Amino acid sequence: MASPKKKLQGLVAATITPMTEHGEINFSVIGRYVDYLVEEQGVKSIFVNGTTGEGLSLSISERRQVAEEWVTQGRNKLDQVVIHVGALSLKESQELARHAAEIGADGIAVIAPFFLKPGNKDVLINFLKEVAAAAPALPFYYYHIPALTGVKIRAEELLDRIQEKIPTFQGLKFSDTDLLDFGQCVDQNRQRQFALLFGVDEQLLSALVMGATGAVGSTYNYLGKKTNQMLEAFERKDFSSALNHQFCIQRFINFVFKLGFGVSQTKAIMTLVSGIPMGPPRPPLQKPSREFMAAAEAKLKSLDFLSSTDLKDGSLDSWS
Ligand SMILES: CC(=O)N[C@@H]([C@@H](O)[C@H](O)[C@H](O)CO)[C@@H](O)CC(=O)C(=O)O
Repeated sequence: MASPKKKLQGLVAATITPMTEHGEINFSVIGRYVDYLVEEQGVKSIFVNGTTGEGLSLSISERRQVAEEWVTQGRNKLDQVVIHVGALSLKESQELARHAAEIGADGIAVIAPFFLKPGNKDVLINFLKEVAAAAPALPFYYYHIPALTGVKIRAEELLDRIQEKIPTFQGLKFSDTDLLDFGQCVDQNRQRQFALLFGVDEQLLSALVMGATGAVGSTYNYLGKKTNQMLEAFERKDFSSALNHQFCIQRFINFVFKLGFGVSQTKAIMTLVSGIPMGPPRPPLQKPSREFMAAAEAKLKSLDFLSSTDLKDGSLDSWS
């Protein structure tokens, strides 16, 4: 049984996997990245090797090394390091789960297998249960992201008496816009024993109203400070300020959505804002264009998410 330790809450950055220009993992910047998250963005928990971390584009050996580096660099600095260990192969997923336990991660998360898919909730739960059993001392989170996995089983169905089947089950990362489904997860969780983490950054305020206990997302890498201001306003019931913060975040996300936004763009924006080189994405993803970068940079500046003095080696001048 997982120790009933600290609950995963607040903002959790879905970390990027930094790469060199040759597409190898750039472990050398992870220590600096941890400091940046904690000191500049006020974000103290991370979700490693997920969508933003290109976890499913990495080899198993790379995933193990990345997980290890984050745990090592985050020691005594981060509150929680959760490792995504989902894979198409149950055996690989179990191997990664065991490894996460060995290196001292704080939790594991798993997405639904997305090629040969589970046909119903019981089949999905059985798969998750087998992975969770490989790390019986680690809190387990289900990573619900139906738009990417194509597995449309509703999260609220899955939650129903799940701890009877997966004793280490500790919560959900809900990356979907279906607030009816999310609301029903909260409604079923009246004892508040689970962490219900929302994963659509541009809609977080609505999910907070609905009862989200925290959030996992890509934009907390570089908009963590702003989003924390929204959380603080929400906590003190200053809904008007909270809404202003959310609208400001939406203005940026809506702007980049129109230009085409995904993991590649996240890597580039983070490079720009933090000054830490995140490198290119792994194929088939492609580096965003110079035009995208110029437009994103101007927007970040106009919304006060970036000042000219912030631009270090992330500057557009070094963009090729
Ligand atoms: C589809 C996707 O990548 N969603 C992001 C969001 O943070 C997303 O980038 C943001 O809401 C902007 O749309 C996260 O839910 C993904 C995530 O947390 C992860 O990388 O594991």
